[in-house]
Amino acid sequence: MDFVIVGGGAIGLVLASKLFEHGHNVEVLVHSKEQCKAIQSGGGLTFINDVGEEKTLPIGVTTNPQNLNKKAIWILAVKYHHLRDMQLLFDELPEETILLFIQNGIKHIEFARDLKQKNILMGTIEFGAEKVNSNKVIHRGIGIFNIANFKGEAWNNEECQRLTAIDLPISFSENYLEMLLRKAIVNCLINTLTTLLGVPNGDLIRLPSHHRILKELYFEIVSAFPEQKNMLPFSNIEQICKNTSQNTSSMLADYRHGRKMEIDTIVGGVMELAKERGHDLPMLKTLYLLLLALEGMEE
Ligand SMILES: NC(=O)C1=CN([C@@H]2O[C@H](COP(=O)(O)OP(=O)(O)OC[C@H]3O[C@@H](n4cnc5c(N)ncnc54)[C@H](OP(=O)(O)O)[C@@H]3O)[C@@H](O)[C@H]2O)C=CC1
Ligand SMILES: CC(C)(CO)C(=O)C(=O)O
Repeated sequence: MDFVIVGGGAIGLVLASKLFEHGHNVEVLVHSKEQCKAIQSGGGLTFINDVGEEKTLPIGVTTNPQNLNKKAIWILAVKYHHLRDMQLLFDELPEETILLFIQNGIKHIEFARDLKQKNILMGTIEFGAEKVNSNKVIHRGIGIFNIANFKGEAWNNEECQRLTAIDLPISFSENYLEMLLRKAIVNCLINTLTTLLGVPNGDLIRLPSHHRILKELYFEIVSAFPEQKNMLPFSNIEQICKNTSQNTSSMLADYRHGRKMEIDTIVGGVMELAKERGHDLPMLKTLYLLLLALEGMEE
């Protein structure tokens, strides 16, 4: 099966490496000519797997979408706020191209709904990834890759299911909204606290003071979403922190690099859904305001 990965960031480069290692044809569409050159001139992408083994993989990379296979599955591995600038790319792709969005948060739902493509999948990723530089990435910890049909039924297609033939635990979800909300809650807990406390994910369970905040915040959020309690017991949050203990969350990585953080689609999105149910989530709101203040100080 052919895959196009849009975005040569942390997750895009790990997914490209995993797919390439398992014999799929993979090409990565990157933003900058510098990144393209760095990967090509170094003989490929340097991938450090979750047990620390390093390999250089000769993965194809381009800055020109015209060169890419429109019949491949296109995995959108950019941040939510990058999607707006990519409208032309989606307009120029045929209606038949299968898209897979893997963003954290929930606001990309609206964006994807308006696209002309008829087969769209949503995914959530529970492993970590860290980009060392433009041609080197580290896979940090094993975690589930959940996939759900969003528009059309692409997942029922045999070709698509070949995605499962990689050594990542892939699971199919019947309900994309429940799946995205579940992951957005995970990120409201892990990404906000790791960013504000400046710690790797594992410290949220290692340090009793941090663990206490994690737990109190968890119970506040699930009070608004009681149906999530079974799908997402507190032990799942602890397990994700454990599996990705060395990872710098994507929000903390953004903060440290002076990039825009996904505050609105993750925290704003969950707060809006809670508000519709009459819940104010004061603790989460405080973290939201603190994150906006942090981001504002960078500008
Ligand atoms: N990192 C993690 O551990 C996890 C991340 N996620 C989610 O995955 C998504 C991606 O995150 P992550 O990989 O960390 O993000 P990164 O910021 O590392 O990567 C995003 C990439 O998108 C590229 N990009 C931006 N605009 C375009 C464009 N128009 N065309 C091509 N490429 C473009 C950027 O390029 P450039 O830098 O050159 O502008 C950058 O390389 C996010 O929604 C995140 O929430 C989910 C689970 C774990
Ligand atoms: C799974 C987790 C928490 C890994 O850090 C993540 O989704 C992120 O960093 O955005």
